[in-house]
Amino acid sequence: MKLAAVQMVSTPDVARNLDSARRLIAEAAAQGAALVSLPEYFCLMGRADTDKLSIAEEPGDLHAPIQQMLSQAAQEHGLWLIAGTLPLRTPDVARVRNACLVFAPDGSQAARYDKIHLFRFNNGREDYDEGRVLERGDTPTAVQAGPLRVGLSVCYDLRFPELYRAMSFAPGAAPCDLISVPAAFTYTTGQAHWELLLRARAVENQCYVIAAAQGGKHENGRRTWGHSMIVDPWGEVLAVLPEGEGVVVAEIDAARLAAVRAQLPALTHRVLG
Ligand SMILES: O=C(O)CCC(=O)C(=O)O
Repeated sequence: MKLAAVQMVSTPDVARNLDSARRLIAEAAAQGAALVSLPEYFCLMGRADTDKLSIAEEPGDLHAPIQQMLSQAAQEHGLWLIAGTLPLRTPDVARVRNACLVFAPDGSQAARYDKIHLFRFNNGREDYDEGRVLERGDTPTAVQAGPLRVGLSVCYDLRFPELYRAMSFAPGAAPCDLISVPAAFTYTTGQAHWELLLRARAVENQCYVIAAAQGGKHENGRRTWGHSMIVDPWGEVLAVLPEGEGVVVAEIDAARLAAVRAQLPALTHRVLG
């Protein structure tokens, strides 16, 4: 099964971003991808944090412009679509959920995961605090996408290994075959930690990782790290795109996954959780 991670340099213009996403999904489909991931905030990298509030959609509204585009694209190309993130309304009008929706090849919504860990960073030059406009989610979520069990996470979640353990080892759960990490990592923190963390999550969970990122200079002055990548269960980077818009594609090999887990059965050696 082929996977594709879409890299974008999203703008404050939602319509323009939706056009780019549509085009890049089509490009991934043309390369044979059966599962495609968009990056975090694919639909908007606004000028102010509060821009997210004005474009937030009602959960489950397939006629709202962003969700409609996603559902149609999944259906048109007959693929699984991990839709990066989009802002969804909550009862608190001053905040939104940063939600990752998954669409099935028939265009239906198959899963929703709301980002649990909200990013905060201040090194004296850059200042981020997602808690200003986001309400955090509270439910680790995995979805069955065809033959793959896919664990859902978003950006800063990548720094919290217990989230991935919860997806795979909660009562009744099964180990994920693939972990998805749509992101908009900052240039500064991405340069230092992005690849290291993605490969660590792949190795410790013995699964594939797909990480679709924002990558470039945005109109709000923010610079994102990019380096969208697909990593295999041995921690090897199969495909990477350093910067700019585009698509990275790699094949998931079920035999490779089984071989890594059989040769080094670390997942069955857990003692503490
Ligand atoms: O964890 C990081 O370094 C970056 C996280 C981030 O940019 C985000 O969660 O939006």
